[in-house]
Amino acid sequence: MSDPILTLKAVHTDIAQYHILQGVDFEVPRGEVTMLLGRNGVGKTTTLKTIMGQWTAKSGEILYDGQDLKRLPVSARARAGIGFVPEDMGIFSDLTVEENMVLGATSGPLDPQRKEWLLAAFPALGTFWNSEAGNLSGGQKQMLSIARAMAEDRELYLIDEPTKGLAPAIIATMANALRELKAQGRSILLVEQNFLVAKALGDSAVVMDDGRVIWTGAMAELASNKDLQENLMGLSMEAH
Ligand SMILES: Nc1ncnc2c1ncn2[C@@H]1O[C@H](COP(=O)(O)OP(=O)(O)OP(=O)(O)O)[C@@H](O)[C@H]1O
Repeated sequence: MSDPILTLKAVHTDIAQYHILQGVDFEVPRGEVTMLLGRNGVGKTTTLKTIMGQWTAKSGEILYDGQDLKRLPVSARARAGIGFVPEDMGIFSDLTVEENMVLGATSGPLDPQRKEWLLAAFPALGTFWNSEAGNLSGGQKQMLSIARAMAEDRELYLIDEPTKGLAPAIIATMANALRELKAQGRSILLVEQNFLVAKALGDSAVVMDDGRVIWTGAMAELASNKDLQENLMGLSMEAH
């Protein structure tokens, strides 16, 4: 694979006394959508948080665009061009939708063209632009969380289960926005349990089990092979 945007080599992370990531290796090809898959509790969220520096890797390498991310403090990792959408969304309930969005644009005011694109992708955010984010529905908060990570153009987006608990129409809106990001040449590492979304968006897949990567390959190969899905994840993906 030539010139990946992100490379993890033998990454180990402890949480308290637990050895959670036990040598994680994979690459995220530039301009593609890479699905990070696996059963509950295998270390997907911990992997994203380790890349962002919210957990500290105790050994291994995390190379972003050729530079060693482990040398950068957490705030600098975002400024280096990585957008992160955490599973818990990280919305500020007392701030308005606009104020939350402005916080996502770390290098200055929200670019008007960017705002126009985001409001076209997520129209509900325009409707509630001046409302407190705490009043949004669960699905709207998820849209805000994603839109905030996109408030600025980033090279790489790490997104943790964006469609969890969402109604089908909102899932389609979310999937379209991610497809547009990819069309703009951006790279995405996506944790996603929804089979249809994973199949529709993923170029490649990385499957984890017990703190390690147990399979990497084309998403289409995994999506078409139920035996492989059962071997890797214990269930075929339709059953998730
Ligand atoms: N703050 C924490 N303290 C202790 N253990 C934790 C903490 N966060 C995660 N873990 C443990 O680390 C392991 C990996 O968790 P992680 O959230 O990375 O899994 P996951 O693959 O993202 O799971 P899911 O699909 O359920 O979100 C789990 O066993 C979890 O219990």
